[in-house]
Amino acid sequence: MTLRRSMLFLPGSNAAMLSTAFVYKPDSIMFDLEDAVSLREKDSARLLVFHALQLPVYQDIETVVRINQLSTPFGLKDLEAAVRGGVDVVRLPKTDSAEDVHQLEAEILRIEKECGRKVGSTKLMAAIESAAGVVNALSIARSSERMIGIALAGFDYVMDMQTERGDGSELYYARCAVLHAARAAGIDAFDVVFSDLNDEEGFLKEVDLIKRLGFNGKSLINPRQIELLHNAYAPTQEEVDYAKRVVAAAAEGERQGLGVISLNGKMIDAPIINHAHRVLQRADASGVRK
Ligand SMILES: CC(=O)SCCNC(=O)CCNC(=O)[C@H](O)C(C)(C)COP(=O)(O)OP(=O)(O)OC[C@H]1O[C@@H](n2cnc3c(N)ncnc32)[C@H](O)[C@@H]1OP(=O)(O)O
Ligand SMILES: O=C([O-])CC(=O)C(=O)O
Ligand SMILES: [Mg+2]
Repeated sequence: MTLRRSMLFLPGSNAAMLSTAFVYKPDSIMFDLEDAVSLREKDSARLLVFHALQLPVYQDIETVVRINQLSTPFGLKDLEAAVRGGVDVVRLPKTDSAEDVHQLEAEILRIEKECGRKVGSTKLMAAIESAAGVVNALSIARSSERMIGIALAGFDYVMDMQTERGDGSELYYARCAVLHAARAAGIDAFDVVFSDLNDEEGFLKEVDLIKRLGFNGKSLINPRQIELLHNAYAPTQEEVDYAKRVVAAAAEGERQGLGVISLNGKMIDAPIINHAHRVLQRADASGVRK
């Protein structure tokens, strides 16, 4: 299982960020060629990203490139650079339907064959940024064997819905729809970007909500958000201790041939035991919350 709590965006046009971003240790690093890059920098950014992908420092971290839509003059060139550069995952923005993904898949297959890359090794994720995308989330999530996850992109989504970012109520339906689609398809789900870098409390409140809902993680825009997110995803010492007691009690129950047991008066059965194993896996990956 690949751990994807933090996916750090950075503008593909920013050479300094491209060469240093790995030091912040996000789970995945996302080079943007779309909305963070101005029209006059599209070509130079694509070249910078193509070279950055091949740097030794990016061989041990999952790399993602957000390309422009294939309907733009840049999309196909971005895709050529990303696949030939050896990217792990291509992020398709503004995905409205499974057809968008099928079109992308066909191009990826062609490029992989042309450049001698292993067929199927380029993975995909789709950003859902409109009402149409949310309504089609399940077919998008199931549209390709290459698909590793879907992300809700809050800023374009609220524009399409003729509203604006607020307390999160404006995203409630979309978050639930994207999450259910991802889980039903067996892939990851990523929450929106939080743009106010000085509002640490607001960021943590949002992280608490999306973790509770069940998201794997979040798209981030600044290194300051990484540690906060990872820490919030780490279980507390209390949760780890309890999970260990559950696992030990379950093992004892199994020795005695019991399907359901009780621990300090609380029923322990299969879903509780599975949850305890997940808490211990999270502690292995993220440590214990500080
Ligand atoms: C709606 C959407 O489409 S969102 C997706 C596209 N957006 C992006 O990619 C934006 C990515 N983020 C950024 O460009 C920046 O974080 C900004 C513009 C939001 C804020 O920039 P700053 O105010 O300079 O951030 P800050 O003061 O925290 O920077 C501190 C250090 O972190 C670096 N840094 C900041 N953001 C990033 C990032 N996303 N990736 C890597 N390094 C970064 C800065 O270069 C700086 O490094 P230095 O100390 O060596 O000079
Ligand atoms: O894809 C993302 O996470 C960010 C984005 O484009 C949006 O919010 O519109
Ligand atoms: Mg967007």
